[in-house]
Amino acid sequence: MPETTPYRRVLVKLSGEALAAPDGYWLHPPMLAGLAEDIAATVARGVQIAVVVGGGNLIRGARISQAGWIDRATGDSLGMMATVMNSLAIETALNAAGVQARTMSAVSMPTICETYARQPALHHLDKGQVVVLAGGTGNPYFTTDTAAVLRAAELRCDAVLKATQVDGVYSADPKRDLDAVRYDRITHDEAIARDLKVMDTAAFALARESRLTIVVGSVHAPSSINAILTGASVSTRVVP
Ligand SMILES: Nc1ncnc2c1ncn2[C@@H]1O[C@H](COP(=O)(O)OP(=O)(O)O)[C@@H](O)[C@H]1O
Ligand SMILES: O=c1ccn([C@@H]2O[C@H](COP(=O)(O)OP(=O)(O)O)[C@@H](O)[C@H]2O)c(=O)[nH]1
Repeated sequence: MPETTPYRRVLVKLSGEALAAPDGYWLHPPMLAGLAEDIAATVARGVQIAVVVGGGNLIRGARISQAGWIDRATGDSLGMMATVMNSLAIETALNAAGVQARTMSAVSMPTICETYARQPALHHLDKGQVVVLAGGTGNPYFTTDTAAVLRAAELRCDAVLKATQVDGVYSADPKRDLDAVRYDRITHDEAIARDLKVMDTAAFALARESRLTIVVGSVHAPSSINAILTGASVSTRVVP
């Protein structure tokens, strides 16, 4: 594996589903430990890491509100709280892997974790601590993909790494279209114009405005975060 990465500070976006066990239980400790060791190895190479994790292994507001018994904004509040649960699990696994981590939530929960603020977050990152950003944007009707791009822009990250189920951005959803082809590189404009669904349009649009690179790669390969950032694993770079 190449030893270097062009990135100095990266925001890693993990989906909630990446933490789930094969039997559907919300957490799979071996998966958590593997991700934590992967992030710890990346930090050991001098890369500053912020993490945004989703809540899709527990609750997605849009989905539960479809049933009619709960409104969308309340469902989204539950979803944001789910991201706090996942964040505390990641923080715990990172600390066990020997890297100092702290959760900062956009939804204020002062007895549980720090509340997100930009300057303290930058300070933690500069000290080499991993900052786990919980609670999404703190607002309903958004996703953690958008939260990831927002935080990456304000924390001056060099890139967002979306570690997901597929190894890049394809011409169509590769799970549905076997003829879909993977791009090595694509622009934000092209991703939006072709309506490529690997991230929501709000996230791509904010990345375009902030001129922020998004790297999409698979979370399933061993040491996937390190491998994607060093170029040892395939990925797609979404660039200005
Ligand atoms: N053009 C595309 N390229 C790659 N993946 C796509 C594309 N269109 C849809 N997808 C789907 O998007 C999924 C990733 O988005 P999402 O489910 O929101 O990720 P996550 O849960 O990791 O945040 C992939 O698993 C893939 O099936
Ligand atoms: O800024 C945000 C981020 C997330 N959410 C809620 O939290 C859920 C979990 O996040 P997401 O769906 O992005 O998780 P992932 O698919 O990445 O696991 C979302 O469905 C929303 O209900 C929200 O309301 N605002």
